[in-house]
Amino acid sequence: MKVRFENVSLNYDKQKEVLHNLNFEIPNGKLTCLLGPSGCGKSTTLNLISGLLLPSAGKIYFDKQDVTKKDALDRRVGMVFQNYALYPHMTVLENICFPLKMAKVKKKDQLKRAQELAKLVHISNELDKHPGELSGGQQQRVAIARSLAKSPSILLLDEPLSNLDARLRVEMRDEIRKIQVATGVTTVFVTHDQDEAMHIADKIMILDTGEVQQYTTPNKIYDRPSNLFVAKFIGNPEVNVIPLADLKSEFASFIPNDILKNAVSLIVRPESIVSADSTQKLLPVNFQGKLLSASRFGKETAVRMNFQGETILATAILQEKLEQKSESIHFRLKTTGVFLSDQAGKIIWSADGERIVNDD
Ligand SMILES: Nc1ncnc2c1ncn2[C@@H]1O[C@H](COP(=O)(O)OP(=O)(O)OP(=O)(O)O)[C@@H](O)[C@H]1O
Repeated sequence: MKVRFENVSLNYDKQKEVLHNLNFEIPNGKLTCLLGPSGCGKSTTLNLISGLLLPSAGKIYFDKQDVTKKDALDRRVGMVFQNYALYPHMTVLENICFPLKMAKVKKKDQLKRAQELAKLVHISNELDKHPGELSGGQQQRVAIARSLAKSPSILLLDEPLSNLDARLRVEMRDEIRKIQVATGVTTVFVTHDQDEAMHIADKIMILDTGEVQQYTTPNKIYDRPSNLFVAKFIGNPEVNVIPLADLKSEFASFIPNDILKNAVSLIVRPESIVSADSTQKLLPVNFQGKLLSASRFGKETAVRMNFQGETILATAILQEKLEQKSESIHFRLKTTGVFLSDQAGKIIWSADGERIVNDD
């Protein structure tokens, strides 16, 4: 089932609008992540899809059907929340069967469907237990099975992994992806964790202050962020942002003048700064910085240097260059992960030569 928002806005109390004129389409059968900082409007958007909230303006479509005024029950969505929301006095089997029981499905068919789903989410051995006897990850599996019981048109997950420890998060993240692929159910997954979104999503919608900042595949978001907010939000460690004013002449030989005259900041991913004699594909400019510190973390060395009065971070400068104990570091930039932004923060040039896109 495709979901389409057409000029959708929402204000909770008729004063403060928290979502502003959203227009987007969520593709059928794919997993889409809504990603952004706390308070950006992720859960509000999800609740508009579910029908728990109705928009203040605009229309919402499921395929061609206008569902704007339909309530949550009519929309046939499955929901999974951060806190699992299982019924503690019911067994796992009873929890999974509950939506089917409410829909007056025959007992025999309820059991058959619950067993199928328990197998899908790997919880078949726990059917007689109560939620309190299960780990967080197991409880979330039960919640997913229950949400799938009535074959929902869309599955909505609101920060489903937030209560799990780091290891289990990764395991359950991969599990959710497998379940989504196996069922083919259109899924919308809310998270504030960029790593989670990058690993699990077919498409990521980045929201900030109630507006879509970029909406495309994880790789495009990383390789070609559309603005400074997205460039800073995605990627760890964060991009370096360097004022361009004193560097323009160095870039003049290979960047068109009409772009350069509007460019204000040079944005560089830490892994795109390499030693000057690197044999990788590089931009035709040489730079020099003053070494501030270098710390090794396993396979990576974090080099901090002063460049143009800014402290910048580089993670791909070879360790042996640093052992020369020289204060100055000669470096160059790769042709990936380097961008220019204008006064408004819009990215207007990408070193990989590809056009900056806002959508597929
Ligand atoms: N019931 C409500 N009444 C009034 N304002 C609300 C209500 N729920 C959310 N808001 C406001 O709407 C904005 C968006 O909230 P929302 O919960 O959608 O953000 P979020 O991105 O999901 O955040 P988080 O990651 O912290 O859950 C915030 O400014 C929030 O304070």
